[in-house]
Amino acid sequence: MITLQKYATRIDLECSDLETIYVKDRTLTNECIDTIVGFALSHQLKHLTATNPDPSIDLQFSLSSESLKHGVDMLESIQSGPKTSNKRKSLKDIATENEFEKRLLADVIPPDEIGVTFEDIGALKSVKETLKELVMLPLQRPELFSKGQLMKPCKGILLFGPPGTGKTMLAKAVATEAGANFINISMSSISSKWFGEGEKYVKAVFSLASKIAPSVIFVDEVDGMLGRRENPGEHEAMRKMKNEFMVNWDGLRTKNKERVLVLAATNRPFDLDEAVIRRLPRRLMVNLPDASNRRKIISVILAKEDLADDLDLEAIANLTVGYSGSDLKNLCVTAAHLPIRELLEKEKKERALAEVENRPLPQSCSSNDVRALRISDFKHAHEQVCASVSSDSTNMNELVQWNDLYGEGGSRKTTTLSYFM
Ligand SMILES: Nc1ncnc2c1ncn2[C@@H]1O[C@H](COP(=O)(O)OP(=O)(O)OP(=O)(O)O)[C@@H](O)[C@H]1O
Repeated sequence: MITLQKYATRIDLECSDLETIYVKDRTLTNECIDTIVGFALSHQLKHLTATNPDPSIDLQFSLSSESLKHGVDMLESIQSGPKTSNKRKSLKDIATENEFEKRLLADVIPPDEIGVTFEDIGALKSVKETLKELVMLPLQRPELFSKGQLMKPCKGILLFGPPGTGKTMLAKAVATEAGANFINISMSSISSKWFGEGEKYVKAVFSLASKIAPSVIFVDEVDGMLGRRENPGEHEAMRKMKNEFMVNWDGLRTKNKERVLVLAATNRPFDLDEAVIRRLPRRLMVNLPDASNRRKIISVILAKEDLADDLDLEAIANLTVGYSGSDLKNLCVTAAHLPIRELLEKEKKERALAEVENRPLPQSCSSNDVRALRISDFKHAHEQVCASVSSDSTNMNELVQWNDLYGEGGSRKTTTLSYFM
């Protein structure tokens, strides 16, 4: 409860109120308290402005128990998610006559099978926080956004940045944590599995997503699918597919209750059609990590590995300037091979010696015999795995410029409000 004191300097908050309201045996992290107080404040402000036509007159108020209770309810509804709100249908229960939906259904990943949570993603703190704030509540409590025309949940978020920085992981974590089904679509899957049927496929993606809501439609390499319309030589079928996508996407905005979110990712946001950019009002840059963030990512990647006591993660972080999360993963995998290779070589030598000396062959080693990872393994791996993106490449410069224009805080950003578009 002591952490609540930080608010006491800014607002007159009765800490004891919260203690009596909140279920005591639950852990109250700083994040939970922020959520409670945030919702309580907006609840109270709404009440205050309703009763006081000029809110600038008196903004000195203490948070009422009622507002705090509202904050706690909101936190609990976010934490309990769809279990207490609308129950998610099991994918097996989805009845569909549509041949395309049936084919698609096989590729849908239910939230409990996605296997990625925000905890699995190192660093990217602010992107994770923004995503939580933007996505969780609208997907889980759409009824709160159904009143009036202004409060519509955000229906499109763009994750952009260099390759291998965790965009796909973030999209999966969003779906997992919001208890949403995950539908992954990309131009490559359309070309290989749905060739010539793009338009019908897109239509089925949206109709199925609505049936199995809450759902996240993840459009990987969105520039390939929804790139600039004026592309010379663009195939007629491609143009029709894009139009179908836009029409169905717009349909989501009018049917807010269906809890469908389009999450798009690209390394080339500057190739996107303006109409697509407009439909993605929140655009989050997922950049290459700096040294301290590389350390965080390495620590997540190595969380379940056997490490030497003196292994210095900071030293690895300093060794890997310009590495993406994916490069760091490759480095760690390569490093983890070295103790196994070492063991196999030792085994081979012992067997050869036993044969020469006409002794019975020694038993094969087990995983228990594999030694812990040392800094030398990472130094060796570093010689084999290098950064896949150059931080001063043209693409990187273009990404930074695009972020300045269209990203969060950019001069051509279409909205500043968090949940809404
Ligand atoms: N922040 C991170 N924390 C932990 N692992 C990461 C992180 N970023 C990337 N990785 C590792 O890199 C792999 C590739 O990441 P991911 O596919 O999410 O990147 P991406 O940005 O979508 O790449 P691309 O633009 O090439 O599609 C992940 O499976 C994971 O192993």
